[in-house]
Amino acid sequence: MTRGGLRHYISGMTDDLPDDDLRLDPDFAHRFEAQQRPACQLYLISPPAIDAGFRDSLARAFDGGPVAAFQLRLKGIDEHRIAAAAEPIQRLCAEAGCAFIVNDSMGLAKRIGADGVHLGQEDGDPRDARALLGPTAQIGVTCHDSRHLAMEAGEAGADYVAFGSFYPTTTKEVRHRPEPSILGWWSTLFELPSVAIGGITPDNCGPLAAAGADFVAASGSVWNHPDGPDAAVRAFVAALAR
Ligand SMILES: Cc1ncc(COP(=O)(O)OP(=O)(O)O)c(N)n1
Ligand SMILES: Cc1nc(C(=O)O)sc1CCOP(=O)(O)O
Ligand SMILES: [Mg+2]
Repeated sequence: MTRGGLRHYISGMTDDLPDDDLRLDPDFAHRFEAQQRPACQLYLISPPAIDAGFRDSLARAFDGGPVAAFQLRLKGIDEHRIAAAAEPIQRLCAEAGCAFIVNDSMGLAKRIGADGVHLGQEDGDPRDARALLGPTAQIGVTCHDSRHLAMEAGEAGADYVAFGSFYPTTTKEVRHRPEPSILGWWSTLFELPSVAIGGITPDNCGPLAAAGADFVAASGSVWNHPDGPDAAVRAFVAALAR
């Protein structure tokens, strides 16, 4: 994918796909995907709370290398305050060619003109998000460790499915621990991109990319990196290129 976001990634991938029968043949799909699927890329998740200096931290992260998408994930904060905080961050993402995704709220995504929204299982129906945000919006859905939820999300028109938490994380209380093989299963059968999330670092992202993740999402390992977010992004980009 270029740095244009998840939507570009999807259309770039699907242009030359064969017909549905061939797509469902796992052997063929596996060989096809091996040739066609772009390398795994980085999806940044904000810290759960930010201050006025966060825009500079994000700019520093972008200095480290290409970032496909950025999710504004602020928890327990009033939407008016999130909207106000979002503006400079959103502009920076646009300048960097990075998709700007709002967590949890399709209404907020609409209000501020975000590139898309990430919906958990309790955050609303992807069909409603599509109706509200339109055909170009990038809609992601949390699927935990569930093949069933992922197929439902695909049916509902999601642009990506997210599996996690692959590793222990202190960013969020998590109850699900998928095996990396779910990423391979998904990528073999479906063209829709997958995002792997949860405790992912430059040191442990390799097996998830190798298993078939199209994106790895990371928060703590980037914002808490001892050498700064640019060093973290640089290390992710190097690890994902291997
Ligand atoms: C890319 C991505 N994947 C999963 C999540 C988790 O969403 P959700 O289950 O709604 O939990 P919260 O993030 O809202 O606490 C995500 N945000 N992004
Ligand atoms: C927001 C989120 N969702 C998860 C899931 O499993 O759905 S894990 C997670 C936390 C991601 O942050 P970190 O990279 O610091 O672990
Ligand atoms: Mg949510």
